[in-house]
Amino acid sequence: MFALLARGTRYPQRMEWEERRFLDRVWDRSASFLRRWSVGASWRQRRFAAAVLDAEQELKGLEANALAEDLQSLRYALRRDGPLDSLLARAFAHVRLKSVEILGLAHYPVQLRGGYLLTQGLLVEMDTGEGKTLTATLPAAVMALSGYQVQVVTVNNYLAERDCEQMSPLFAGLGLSCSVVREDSEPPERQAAYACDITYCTGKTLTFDYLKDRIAMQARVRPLHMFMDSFTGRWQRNVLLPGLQYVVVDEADSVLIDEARTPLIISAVGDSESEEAFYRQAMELARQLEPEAHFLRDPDVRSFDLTRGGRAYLEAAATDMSGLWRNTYRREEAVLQALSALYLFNRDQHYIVADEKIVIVDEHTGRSMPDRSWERGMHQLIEIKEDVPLSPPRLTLAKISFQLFFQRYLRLAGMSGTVREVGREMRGVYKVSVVRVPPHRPSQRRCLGRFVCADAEQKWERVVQRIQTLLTQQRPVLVGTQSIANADRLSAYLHEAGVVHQVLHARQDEAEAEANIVARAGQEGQVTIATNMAGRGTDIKLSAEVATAGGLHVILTERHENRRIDRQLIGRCGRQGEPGSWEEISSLDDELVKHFWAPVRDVLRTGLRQWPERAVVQWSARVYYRLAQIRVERQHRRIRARLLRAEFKLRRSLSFSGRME
Ligand SMILES: Nc1ncnc2c1ncn2[C@@H]1O[C@H](COP(=O)(O)OP(=O)(O)OP(=O)(O)O)[C@@H](O)[C@H]1O
Repeated sequence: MFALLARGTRYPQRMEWEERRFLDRVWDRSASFLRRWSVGASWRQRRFAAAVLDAEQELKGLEANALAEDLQSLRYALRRDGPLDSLLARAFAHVRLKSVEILGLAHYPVQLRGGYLLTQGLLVEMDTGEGKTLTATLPAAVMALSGYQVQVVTVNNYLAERDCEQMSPLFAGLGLSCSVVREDSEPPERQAAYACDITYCTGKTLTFDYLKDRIAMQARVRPLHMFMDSFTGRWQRNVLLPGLQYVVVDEADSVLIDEARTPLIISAVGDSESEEAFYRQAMELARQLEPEAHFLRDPDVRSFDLTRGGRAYLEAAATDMSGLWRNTYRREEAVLQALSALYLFNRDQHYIVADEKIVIVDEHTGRSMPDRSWERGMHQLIEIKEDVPLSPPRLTLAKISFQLFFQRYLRLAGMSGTVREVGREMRGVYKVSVVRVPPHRPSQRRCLGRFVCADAEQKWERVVQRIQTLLTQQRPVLVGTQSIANADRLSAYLHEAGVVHQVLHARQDEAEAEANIVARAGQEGQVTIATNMAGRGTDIKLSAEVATAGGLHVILTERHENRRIDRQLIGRCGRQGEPGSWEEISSLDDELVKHFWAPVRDVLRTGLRQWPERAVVQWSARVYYRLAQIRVERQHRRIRARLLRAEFKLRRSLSFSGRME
């Protein structure tokens, strides 16, 4: 029945054009709260895991033919009745048995519990390293057996390819097809990959493909249109996805929260000549403006404001100009954007320059995104700043945010090691609750201290010293930096000190090189410097000697814009109950605190210079640092809420004109 409903339309999805009203929101919250307490109750999870183990014992007694027949009849039942609890335990037992046979891995009881919660459309918090990749195979396989087409979303292409490669033999053993959609896959390849029972891909790839589908379908989204289009072949030619049926989002907090601040846009090439001259003029004017006299930086929202003097300067400069420069609003907006391009977007942090092109570096994953560009002229302004050839300006064709996109799934589930903190927002926006699953083994991860230095120089000196000390103990060290520039800087210091090391960042993010670096990172005495690329999902395997020497040691050299990203980096060590340790060495020159309460920072800096080791000074600096982080977390939350409201508003007006996105 359920599967029939899901397939009732050719492109199943949940469409909502209106922002939920107050009472609806109260209802949603209460419903998800109730689900959390009923479906997510710990006794229910334990009972389910026990039922799976019992069913597995039964299945073990069957011959291969009987086992295959049992799986087939279960598949029919699941397709007919949907993923009911009474069928799920037996289905999980089949997946577990196949996993032992093919991968040599038996799902732990906690993974069975996590898998069960995922089939129920909940967000599961399982600690870093608990084996979420294997856990996801349970709901993916069972929902696919029930007739859903499943997408498993990962944070980057490397993980999508790795997970698909590792897990597809298991799915094949269950008679399910599985494929991966790469960022550079051609449309026919994409269509074929999405047509599989289970598809691995990144959130961005998936959302862009959905937008392409929306453009292709235009307003022909009613079941009758779809039926007619599939008759004429138009459907098969144009549409990539099988609809939005069931998705498991790995690293759910990163995809559903952190990345939700920027809308995804599909654009076409616009008219370039006149725009180019306009941007060049804006950049020239912005370079002439003086800080304080002409413009002020607003640290709260990472933007600039023109002073009265700045406005007058621009007005005077525009007297000899024509066209858009006569328009005060357009003139000031363009110059403010040029100021942002000059001072807010940093080379080797927000972007790199490769082959005379600006390549954006994803701030969450640390990876380069060659086919992406900033909107509203920002990309062209940064090209002018870096003196590289200008790309043509783009016109927006369709736009959607992750917040709106993932809400459209019939069933949304997700998992992460760090999702508790954003549970409320998840409930409010996506109407899904967070349930925590305990670790398989108790954690042995130790914190060796948090130290704040007065300035960047002191910080790097201390980091190098710490690395040298740890190397004498034969332990591998992973050092996390926020930007490529900082990774290169530390690399230069280590060269000077004669420390052999490897570096992982967006300049060499080919999957091959990355896999090799990750494979070496857990070896005895290996030092690895990495940006966020090693932050999430990376599984560093330790050699036997390293495990006895105390495991991997992680050094955080700067806090990120939210605590969850820091916790993810820390989670590279001490996985699955292994030994491991971490420490934090930050400084008052770090990006996060650079523009936060300058007078307090100056006092703290003086204190740290005079009494660097004194507990009270360190404690105050840590509190100050954490407050800066909390402020950025709050700003980002507001930006996401604003974006969602704006999207609902836009969609309401578009729906009058018949356009959907
Ligand atoms: N049931 C199991 N039996 C044995 N090993 C397992 C099992 N489940 C997972 N592992 C191993 O645990 C390691 C960590 O797995 P994985 O990378 O999926 O963790 P994770 O929870 O996704 O971590 P992160 O939160 O960092 O992404 C892998 O090496 C994996 O092979």
